Amino acid sequence: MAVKHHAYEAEQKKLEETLHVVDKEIDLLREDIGQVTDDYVKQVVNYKKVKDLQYLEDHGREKPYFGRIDFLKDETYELDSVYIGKRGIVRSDTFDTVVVDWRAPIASLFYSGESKDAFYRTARGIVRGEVKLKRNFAIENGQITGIYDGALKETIDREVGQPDEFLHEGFIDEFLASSLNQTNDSRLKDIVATIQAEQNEIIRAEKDKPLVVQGVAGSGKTTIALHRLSYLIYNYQDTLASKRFMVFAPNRLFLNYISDVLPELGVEDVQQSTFAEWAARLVRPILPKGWRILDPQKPLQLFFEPGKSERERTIAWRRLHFKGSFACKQTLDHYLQDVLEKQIPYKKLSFIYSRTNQVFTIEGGQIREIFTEQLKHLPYNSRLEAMRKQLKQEMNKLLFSHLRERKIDLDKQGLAKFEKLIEQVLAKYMADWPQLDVFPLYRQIMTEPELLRKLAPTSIDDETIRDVCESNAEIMGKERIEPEDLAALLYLRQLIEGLDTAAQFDHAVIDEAQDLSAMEIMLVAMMAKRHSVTIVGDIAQGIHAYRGLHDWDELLQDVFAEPRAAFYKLEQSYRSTVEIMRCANHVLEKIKLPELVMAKPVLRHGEQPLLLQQATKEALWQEIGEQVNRLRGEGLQTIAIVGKSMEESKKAHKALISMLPDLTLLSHKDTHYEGGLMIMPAYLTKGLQFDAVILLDVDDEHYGLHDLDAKLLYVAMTRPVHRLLITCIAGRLSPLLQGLSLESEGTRKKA
Ligand SMILES: Nc1ncnc2c1ncn2[C@@H]1O[C@H](COP(=O)(O)OP(=O)(O)OP(=O)(O)O)[C@@H](O)[C@H]1O
Repeated sequence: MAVKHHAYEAEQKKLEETLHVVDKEIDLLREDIGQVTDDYVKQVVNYKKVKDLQYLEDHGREKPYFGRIDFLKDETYELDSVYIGKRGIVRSDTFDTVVVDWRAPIASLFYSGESKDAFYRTARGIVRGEVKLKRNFAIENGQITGIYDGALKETIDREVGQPDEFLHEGFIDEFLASSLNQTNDSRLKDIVATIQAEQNEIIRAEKDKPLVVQGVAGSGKTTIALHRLSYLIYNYQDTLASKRFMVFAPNRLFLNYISDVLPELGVEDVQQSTFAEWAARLVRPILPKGWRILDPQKPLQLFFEPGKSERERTIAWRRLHFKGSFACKQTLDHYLQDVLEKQIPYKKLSFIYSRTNQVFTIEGGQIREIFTEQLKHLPYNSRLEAMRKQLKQEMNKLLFSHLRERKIDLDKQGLAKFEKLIEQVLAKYMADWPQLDVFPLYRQIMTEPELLRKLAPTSIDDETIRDVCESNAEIMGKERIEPEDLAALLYLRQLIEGLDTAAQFDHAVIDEAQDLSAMEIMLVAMMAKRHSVTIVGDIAQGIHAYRGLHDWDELLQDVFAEPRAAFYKLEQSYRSTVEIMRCANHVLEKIKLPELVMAKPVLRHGEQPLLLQQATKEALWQEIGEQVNRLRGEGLQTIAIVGKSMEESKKAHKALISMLPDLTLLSHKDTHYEGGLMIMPAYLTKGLQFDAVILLDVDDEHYGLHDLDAKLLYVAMTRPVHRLLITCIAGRLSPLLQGLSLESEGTRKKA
């Protein structure tokens, strides 16, 4: 069926021409690859050709491009029509560019949404002009099935009249709306055809600068962080290697969930890890034999599972919070400062050359200056070594100038003798310079209250110092450390021994960064060359408040004081319907956290969240079983049943499995994300999305009016793309949802 658009015929013709080029390129590539060669360079070229062929066969033939811009260059007054696709396509006979890669500089115009004063950056400078047309195509099997013009701010101005109001409420173009409405299998996919202007800015932001993004739930943080990797590798392929990119995420399940999109984006061999796993690998070499690192899930159980005393929680909170704080970094810095200023004697160094009875002296002040200033870029141990070398040089210099003055020639024997003398003098001189051993030192600082009091900033109160030291002593007494020790330990290792530069990243992404501590983020940034890190998160979803960030200021003002980080905010949410987001925002409003940003859903409507209440648990299980089948009947494929804790998810799994035999129970130990029907604790749903979510036990006992409960509930409520179902025993609905209009089976009622 022909598409109703004035340019349909011309565009369909253009598409056919492009497909013809694609077919020819496929033939040429097949021919080239078919030729067997022993030549290594040719093999490398062939490898690239295999990849190109794969792309053209899998995507190019189907949908070589998704958009077009017409750009009138100020300088030449030429109008260029540029077609933009997931990858560039160049005719190998004429070298003409048929399709431009979405990551190429000119393609930025497609996303920036500007019209009259448009520009893009190239290596040779800024190119200015006017975007006359922005066009999206829906293409299926080589046929255009939709043409969508506009979505430029000006177009909206003309058509809607009140642009700002609409933009504010989440006006989106038809093309984006249709792409969001598709029922998907919930895995992350590329969004190259619909990247929004503010997301484009982040993807294409400066490479060598820390980037911090606060984005509401569903604003595309994970997606754009991965698109940024793709952008960086395309534009800096001479200096960056994707195998030196690192993506940090909260758990293996999540990493597996996002892994499919990476090859799609052309970044295949990226490293992926949780912070704890990565840091543990670096800490193990300095951990004494027999020592173990505790399970990272332990604190979560302490804070979310019932049965723990308030005192226990307070102590754990203080200890974990301190270890992750910038104050902990200052404490460790302070230790080294103390060594440098008070423990090293910086005495003058004197020695006698017996043949002439000449006494030489290097003044203590000069030695101090070398050690604390000239060598300050080095870790302590390397500094000691460099100091020895420098003193040796200095001693040689003094002696040889003396010998020159006296016109004395040293023979081989004399030289060896002097060499020996230097070694003896230096060994004696540096014998009382402290030798620092990372692990015992860390243990000492973290367990001795007087020492910690002396080193920690005054903002840390005495009670905290006592609790930190006592509880650490208990843990370390059993030869254990916590995952929260890792960053601090590695930081101390960096100060003393230096970390292995081979472990450095070309670029690192930290997803769900609000759940890492300032210390952990700082360490990753330290390991990224030129501080090239992209840090994305949402404070409203911070469920690890005991160690995570409470606001971005600690990062922006302390950790990234120098170099300064670029900070972006994303408020538009693309995942869930307006109805679901309204409900989730209500939970946040109940706890009134400072600086909280409410998500603005795009204008995509769906069914009201459904409240299921029954008098007994048994009746509720029955109803959940029926609802799951109903949702499946509607074609929804990924459905998550979400308990508050692991314990409760296990119980629910037991109760439901006879009714829903394919229900899979997921825990933090799972590494493989399959989709389908799942049950899992709320904290494990972080970052994931599902077609539908059924929340268990949304009652006053499980979700009280507390920050942590509200944030956890908010995370779980913002996971569904299409449907949200809330369950509890009748009359027990959580106070976090009181006052909200929820749909119940059959009738609409006030909760
Ligand atoms: N510009 C866009 N075009 C189409 N879809 C988009 C766009 N931006 C985001 N999305 C979709 O929104 C959903 C949420 O994206 P993503 O998971 O990256 O968000 P997030 O900010 O990391 O979410 P959360 O913090 O809640 O885990 C995904 O389905 C993604 O494809």
